[in-house]
Amino acid sequence: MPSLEEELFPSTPGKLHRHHNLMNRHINRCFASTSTMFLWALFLIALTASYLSFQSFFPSSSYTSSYLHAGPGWERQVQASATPRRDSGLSVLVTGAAGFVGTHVSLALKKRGDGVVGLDNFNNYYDPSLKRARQIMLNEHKVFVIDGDINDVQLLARLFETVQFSHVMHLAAQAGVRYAIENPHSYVRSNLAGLVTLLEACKSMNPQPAVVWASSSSVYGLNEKVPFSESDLTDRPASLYAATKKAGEEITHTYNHIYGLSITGLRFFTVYGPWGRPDMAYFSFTKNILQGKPITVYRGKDGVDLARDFTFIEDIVKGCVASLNTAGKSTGSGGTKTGPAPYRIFNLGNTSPVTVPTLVSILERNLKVKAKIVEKEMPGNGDVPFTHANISLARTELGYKPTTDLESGLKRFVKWYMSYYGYRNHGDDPGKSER
Ligand SMILES: O=C(O)[C@H]1O[C@H](OP(=O)(O)OP(=O)(O)OC[C@H]2O[C@@H](n3ccc(=O)[nH]c3=O)[C@H](O)[C@@H]2O)[C@H](O)[C@@H](O)[C@@H]1O
Repeated sequence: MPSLEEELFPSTPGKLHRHHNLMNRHINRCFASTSTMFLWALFLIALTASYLSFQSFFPSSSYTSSYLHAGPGWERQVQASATPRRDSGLSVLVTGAAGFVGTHVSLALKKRGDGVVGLDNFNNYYDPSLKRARQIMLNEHKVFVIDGDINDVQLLARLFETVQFSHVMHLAAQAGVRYAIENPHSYVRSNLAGLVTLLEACKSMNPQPAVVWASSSSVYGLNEKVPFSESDLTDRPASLYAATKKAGEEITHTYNHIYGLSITGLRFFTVYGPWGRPDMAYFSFTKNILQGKPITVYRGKDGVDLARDFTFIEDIVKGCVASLNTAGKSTGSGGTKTGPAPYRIFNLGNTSPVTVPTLVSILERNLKVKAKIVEKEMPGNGDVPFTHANISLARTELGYKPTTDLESGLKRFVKWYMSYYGYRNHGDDPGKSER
């Protein structure tokens, strides 16, 4: 059996971009002559005009639905992707499927024979080409990812009409703690409005799917009692991001209470690994260290080191899959509750916090390059000084048992990073642009 990274690393740097090259060759042939170009231009104008008149038949919506352009094969593609290949396999809608956690969870489910349909809006919060590369990989594993937004009511309605999903794995969100200062409305749009739109669609189904979704360790906010337990108060968020995740827990509780939706909320603790998020510290530090650029290491009050309960993606995937396996059924039907449904919340952490300077020194060792460190006091922009998960509940209920420490997890991340960005040797220029 190939290991996760053998499956996920392109054997040749840039291999995932061969599709673009093929497409470019095709485009070059098509536009070889001026007359062909003129015909194409006429065709595109006609297409745009018919699209605009087609759009006017629909109620106005601020969300464009790429599925509207899809041909009659769209339903067939969605159904094929959603159909399990094993007896009593699940049929799962994964939102945020081209995201970091979404990609890994989708692959894990597909590999064990579940049906998976992905949904992702491919926004540009971070380099969308990384999301497209993940989509190509998913496509190669026969996971169809729809370009679409969780706020798109029409798209969700059509999707739920097309497939009777047994589960929804809701991972689409505006992530990142500190970005909320810059773009607060993006958190409201994805983590609040988008969540409600999705839950509305789920509650109207008959039968309703069970919902498993990503909350965050950030809900513990300014708590000082360690380790953090699910029963601890979470009423002192330190960022708007944390506040929207906390609100998500309350919103999902309401849908559980009123409509009988089965809900499982997962509080992820600083997830890292191959195919990760470029906005996160371990990823941006790697990029800057390799490029000889300085990195900023924040320090808490009185110069204390910040620490995180960094959790490896493979452990998180196991927790997600176990949550889907154990999620009890929703009890509502078409919007009416017929009995109490399960409402669960679990910490998915690693239980061993590591300081940010230690993270940097592990990266330095793996990259064989010394970091240029600039130390700064932690700005008051939503950060918390430390996180530390108590995972007893997840261990008991899900059989969750993280097995990868930061040292081995970062080694695997660095291996992926060097391969993906085309570094042949340490210190080389990358073969692919790092944005
Ligand atoms: O656990 C979680 O719930 C959250 O984990 C991460 O948030 P965070 O832990 O802040 O992760 P990073 O942004 O990678 O920061 C890790 C540590 O590095 C520090 N850091 C970050 C950036 C930087 O330039 N310098 C620096 O020292 C931060 O202060 C923090 O202590 C994710 O970004 C959130 O989306 C997620 O919900």
